[in-house]
Amino acid sequence: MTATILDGKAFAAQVRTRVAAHVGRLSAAHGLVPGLAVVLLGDDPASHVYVRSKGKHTVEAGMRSFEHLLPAETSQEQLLTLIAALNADPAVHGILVQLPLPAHLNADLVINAIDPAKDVDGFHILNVGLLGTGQKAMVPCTPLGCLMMLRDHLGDMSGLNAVVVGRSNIVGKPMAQLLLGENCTVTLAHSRTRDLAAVCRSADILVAAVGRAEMIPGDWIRPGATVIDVGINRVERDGKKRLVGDVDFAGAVQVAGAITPVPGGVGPMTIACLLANTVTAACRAQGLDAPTDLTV
Ligand SMILES: Nc1nc2c(c(=O)[nH]1)N[C@@H](CN(C=O)c1ccc(C(=O)N[C@@H](CCC(=O)O)C(=O)O)cc1)CN2
Repeated sequence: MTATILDGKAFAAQVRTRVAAHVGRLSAAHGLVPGLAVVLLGDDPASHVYVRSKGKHTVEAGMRSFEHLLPAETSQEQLLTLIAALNADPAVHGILVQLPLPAHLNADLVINAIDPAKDVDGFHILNVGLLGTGQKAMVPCTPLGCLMMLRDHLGDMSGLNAVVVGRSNIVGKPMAQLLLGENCTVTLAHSRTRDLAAVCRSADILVAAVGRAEMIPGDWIRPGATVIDVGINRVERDGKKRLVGDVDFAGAVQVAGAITPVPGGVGPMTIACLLANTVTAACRAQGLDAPTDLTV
């Protein structure tokens, strides 16, 4: 069997088209132009690529983009002053601080300084709590993108065994919450899980979010399972730089029912869902219902 390839690049383009259509309607009917502020500290090349892409797609969707590129030495106080100004700015509906932050800054303090209503990353403790208790929250972009792809491919997921490998605040934990919300039986596994191979083999849905290149081989995958690979690992093979996921794609594609590739799977959905979250935040700020096709 060869798995169906779940094309995140194409799916993300569809989500962005939906976002642009909603932005057009909001602007025409309510004079509302959603605005997204992105804050980046330092010179990390990959972060610069992601932030440029966020700005470009924000503008292409008809929204306002506010970019704040700051030196790596920016102090906690300076960053908190900027966040306070963005919280108070009515043209800004979404605020995102690109991670990782330089080591001298306290990421929890910074994230929790963002107005939770403008927290389009869904990382603020209030949004984490709302999601965990099944209430209306801002949902982190990568897990939201994974869920949209899973719903599109599988439809009803009730009763399926879902295994999430990786317990990060950005992906693993919120992903597990979202799958619980879909009535899956969820296992949140990690590096200390005993017999990880057997746990993975029990999965109808396997989400790999550990950040270790190709650590999940094909023979850990249940035949026919749906595999979502969140890993983006830069490796060198045969003298060439390549991006690979947390799953050994060549082995997994022979066994799985469906699989996301790397690149071109979950990654592009992250930015599409950021745009979607910005529209959701703008609508809620204006007392309007958020579009149901952009959120969960
Ligand atoms: N504040 C945040 N920081 C970070 C997040 C986040 O969601 N919020 N996620 C990642 C980085 N990220 C967005 O910020 C991101 C990562 C990957 C992609 C993507 O499209 N990947 C492509 C490959 C691109 C490449 O060549 O590097 C793919 O997988 O096809 C988009 C966004 C950490 N920080």
